[in-house]
Amino acid sequence: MLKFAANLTFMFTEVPFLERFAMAREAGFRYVEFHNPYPFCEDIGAVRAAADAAGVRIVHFNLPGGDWDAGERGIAVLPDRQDEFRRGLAQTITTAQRLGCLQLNCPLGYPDAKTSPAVQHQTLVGNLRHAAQATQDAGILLLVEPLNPITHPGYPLVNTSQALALLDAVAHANLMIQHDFYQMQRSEGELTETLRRHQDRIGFIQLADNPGRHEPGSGEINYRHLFAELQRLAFDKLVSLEYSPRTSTLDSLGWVEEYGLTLGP
Ligand SMILES: O=C(O)[C@@H](O)C(=O)CO
Ligand SMILES: [Mg+2]
Repeated sequence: MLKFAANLTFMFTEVPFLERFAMAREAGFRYVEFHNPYPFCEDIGAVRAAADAAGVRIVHFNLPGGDWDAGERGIAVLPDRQDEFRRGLAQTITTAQRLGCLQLNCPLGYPDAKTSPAVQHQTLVGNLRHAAQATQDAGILLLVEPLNPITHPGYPLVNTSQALALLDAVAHANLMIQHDFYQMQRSEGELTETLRRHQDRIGFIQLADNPGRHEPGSGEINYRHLFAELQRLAFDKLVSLEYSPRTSTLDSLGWVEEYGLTLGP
């Protein structure tokens, strides 16, 4: 049985952040994720209390992404931000432990023009190796997510083969791929074959349809087929709904029954 999570940055935005946990549970979810708790709530104890009261597990969020509003998407590639990266990592691991969170995604960041590609790669590999060990010591899985180059031009990780090469370079068992069907549809297609070939290195799946980044069935991706494939493969890691509902979140969940699924154990 597939295990679905709701991304509370995208879903249940009809209500304030702390109320989304209960609404997700009422809709049938047992797992939730979000990009980052801090813009919504500085009080991490209140976030944990909201999840516990609702009866949902927080499974995933992102390491600090730098100045997100200014367009930064991480700092792990930037040699002159290495201290900031490692401080943010340590603080985020503490936050994740307080939230009982199982996984963290590491946004990599955009390369700067002043540093050579070789130095940036070396910085990235060093930071990820350090982060993979620190998260492993805390019992947390570390993930890297390729993003599509259409909305993220210049991002250093835009397809699965680059992600596999990065995992090989880091060479740490606690680093896996965050495989987002929406991002990979826009980057490379080949969704079924990539899943079949690399499922052992995929630690987490996210999804949305394309175009629009809405619910399954709203666009060009054949999710009925992909869910059947995930079940055939007995995929037992989490599958998160990182989509923006076309209308209301509850109305956007019609595909679950239509495809003969449930939101999970
Ligand atoms: O796909 C996305 O946009 C997210 O998973 C994310 O975390 C962006 O950094
Ligand atoms: Mg994603």
